[in-house]
Amino acid sequence: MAGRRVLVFPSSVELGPVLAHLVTSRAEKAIASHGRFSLGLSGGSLVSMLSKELLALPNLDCSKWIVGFCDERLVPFDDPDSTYGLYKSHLFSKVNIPASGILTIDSSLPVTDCAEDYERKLKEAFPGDGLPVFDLLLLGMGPDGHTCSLFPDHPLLEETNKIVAPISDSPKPPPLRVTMTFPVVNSARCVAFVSTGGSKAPVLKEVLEGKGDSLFPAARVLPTNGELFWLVDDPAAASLTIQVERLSSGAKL
Ligand SMILES: O=C(O)[C@H](O)[C@@H](O)[C@H](O)[C@H](O)COP(=O)(O)O
Repeated sequence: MAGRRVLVFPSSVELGPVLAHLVTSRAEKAIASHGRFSLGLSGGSLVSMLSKELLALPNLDCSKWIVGFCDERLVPFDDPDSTYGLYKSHLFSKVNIPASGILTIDSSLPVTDCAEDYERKLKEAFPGDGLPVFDLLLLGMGPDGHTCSLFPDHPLLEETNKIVAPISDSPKPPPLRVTMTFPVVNSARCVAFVSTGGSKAPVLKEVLEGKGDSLFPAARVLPTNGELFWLVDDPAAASLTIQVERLSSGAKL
């Protein structure tokens, strides 16, 4: 791993512009090196924060972006629970990501078929023998320490064969979902967690300061060769005793 950086902002107001800068700087770097930028998205509060910050940028050009989902809820796209549906209305409808560059699940399929179909789409989008290597994955963390749809104590934490796995017993509704597995997550060139609010403070301390073998899925995100950022606000970081970087909105990553 290229090293973990824990970045603490006074609030999400200062964090947001730095998240947008991380996205555009990694996009610029990826396009210069291999002609396109692959971005994996997560749901939760990230949807509105990321959309707002990206749309505030002058001259945002997403014509060479390819976007996938770190996990997705198996519901129709017009269901308020659909992560794709939310991004469509908040972001995709307002920027120039080519339609062919947005990798979505087929929500009409049963969950196992849906995961296989999505895995096939990822393999097609990332040709070659190895795992898909995303330029940037944006992740959230639940108060139970889950990330993607990888939940504490769930057998999927040990999945090493599949790129995308089905889950039909998600402890957080809706129960049917598909999720990237750890091997894909940890192959990314850069992974950034965004976690804000005081409800995250206890689990954030466990995840960042816990000793080895943590049971928390978010603690298992350790990109093999990539960068790892934690972008958090003061309330989420309130219990941390490790050394952190205190930043404000003008920071460049
Ligand atoms: O599919 C889901 O249920 C959500 O996407 C979920 O996994 C979310 O990413 C985390 O709970 C963090 O959410 P917040 O950043 O909103 O706290």
